[in-house]
Amino acid sequence: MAVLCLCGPSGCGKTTVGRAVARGAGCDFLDADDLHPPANRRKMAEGTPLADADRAPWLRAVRREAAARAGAGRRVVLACSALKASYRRVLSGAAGADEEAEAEAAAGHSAAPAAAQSPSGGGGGATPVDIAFVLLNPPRPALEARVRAREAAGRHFMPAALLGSQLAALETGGAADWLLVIDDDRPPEAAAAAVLEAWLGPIRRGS
Ligand SMILES: Nc1ncnc2c1ncn2[C@@H]1O[C@H](COP(=O)(O)OP(=O)(O)O)[C@@H](O)[C@H]1O
Ligand SMILES: O=C(O)[C@H](O)[C@@H](O)[C@H](O)[C@H](O)COP(=O)(O)O
Repeated sequence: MAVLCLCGPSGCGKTTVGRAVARGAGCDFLDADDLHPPANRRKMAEGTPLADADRAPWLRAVRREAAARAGAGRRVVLACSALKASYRRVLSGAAGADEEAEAEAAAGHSAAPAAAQSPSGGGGGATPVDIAFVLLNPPRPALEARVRAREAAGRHFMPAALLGSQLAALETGGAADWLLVIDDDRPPEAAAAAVLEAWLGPIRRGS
């Protein structure tokens, strides 16, 4: 898979583990948080969870960026919450154009201008992406401690109070949905090693 997406709720370690995996793989790291439009960031900072309609154009932009890099022959580690199965379908390009256009319309955007603004192109239809998903889903007390510490240190725009809504939105699906699920509280280096092995171990061993 060209793109490995680390998914999960706020504080699960997408950025920390993702950076370490990208270092180990010697590849790009893309943080979907960097592609949130200012309105989404404002909304979260004010303590309001994003709705599907807020996330739709953002997910499309994330997919276009990942697809552009993969299309240029680069491997990418992507950190993106992608809490619902439908969001993961958008990222993989499996969501139909109709489903996307509907979500765009609900968000008050049209698919065409959103695509035209993108340096990576892409239209109302989806560019398929060669992508695998990993779920980081540590126990809630660990998540709470991490997001509270991050908030207290003023290091992030996402308030700890939104964790409940993140967990409510999370669709963990079944084993077939994931290359790997890590649902314990192991240290980031151990998580990164397991992810790297699941992603590139077989390729590196030629198996
Ligand atoms: N596996 C882990 N064990 C302990 N702390 C972690 C772990 N992963 C991340 N952290 C810490 O938790 C906080 C949130 O991690 P971060 O990577 O920003 O999560 P996310 O990107 O999923 O919101 C950071 O302060 C980070 O240092
Ligand atoms: O879909 C969403 O609600 C957001 O993408 C959210 O899941 C994400 O967590 C925030 O952007 C905060 O960033 P962190 O995930 O880094 O806490």
